Amino acid sequence: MENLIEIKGVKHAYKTASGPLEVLDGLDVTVPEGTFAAVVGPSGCGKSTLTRLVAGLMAPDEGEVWLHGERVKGPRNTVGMAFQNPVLLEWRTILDNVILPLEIVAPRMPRKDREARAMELLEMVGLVGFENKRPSELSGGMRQRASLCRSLVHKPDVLIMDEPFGALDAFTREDLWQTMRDLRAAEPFTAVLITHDLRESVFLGDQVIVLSGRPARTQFVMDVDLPDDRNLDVLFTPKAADMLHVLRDQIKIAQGREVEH
Ligand SMILES: Nc1ncnc2c1ncn2[C@@H]1O[C@H](COP(=O)(O)OP(=O)(O)OP(=O)(O)O)[C@@H](O)[C@H]1O
Repeated sequence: MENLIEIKGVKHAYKTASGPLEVLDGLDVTVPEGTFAAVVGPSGCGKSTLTRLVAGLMAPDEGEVWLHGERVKGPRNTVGMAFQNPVLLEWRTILDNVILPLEIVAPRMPRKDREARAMELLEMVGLVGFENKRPSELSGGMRQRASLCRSLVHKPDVLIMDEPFGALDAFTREDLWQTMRDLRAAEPFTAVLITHDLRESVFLGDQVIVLSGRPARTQFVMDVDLPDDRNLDVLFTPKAADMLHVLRDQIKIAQGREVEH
């Protein structure tokens, strides 16, 4: 399997009024094509910075970021992004919000084909019947579903998500995990998910990458050896409990806290 994302020896510091703030110091991440990488780590360690590097929104001071065998040198439209706050445009309907990336990436695509593509995704996430509503008429969970459709409508090589489910209540979040699983099954894509939720990382990830405290390096990588078509019950199995335990200990280590057993 080809590596779709390769981050090698990345170091980065932000310039601040009080001097450089070292954020990344030895980041190594490999994401094979078609797989899902969940990234966890202490608050403020540099997880969002990692997403900006992959999206080409900034360049690292040192090290390399590769996407599909090409060195990342700037933003590219083969990357889809989703954030905690969906930022849908209120003056557009849900359908027109989802279509938006196609207007930029495929300006010559006929309107009916754009609509058909958007409706295909809206159907997968259970939003048929809401396509003519405005974003404010939808619940937070529905808006995030629409946002995921918008991120995937132009079939990006990679979907980068920065805590997309963070603002949702626990039940809605679990529904969205299953939606994400079903979207991947229907239309495989490569994904990087930043999350604070270890259960989410195990449910969705093929690998979970634990970053150390700032400046962050890759501290630990776990291969999630659970079935691809996993359902929520899998989180209650001894195997998943063991994985969550290991990850919890790794987070404590990253935070510089003691691991008690
Ligand atoms: N443009 C910037 N200029 C200066 N400092 C920045 C900039 N962006 C982020 N930082 C700082 O860099 C550090 C890492 O930020 P980043 O957002 O990557 O962390 P994070 O792990 O995503 O945080 P959280 O878990 O709280 O969402 C933080 O201390 C943040 O304040």
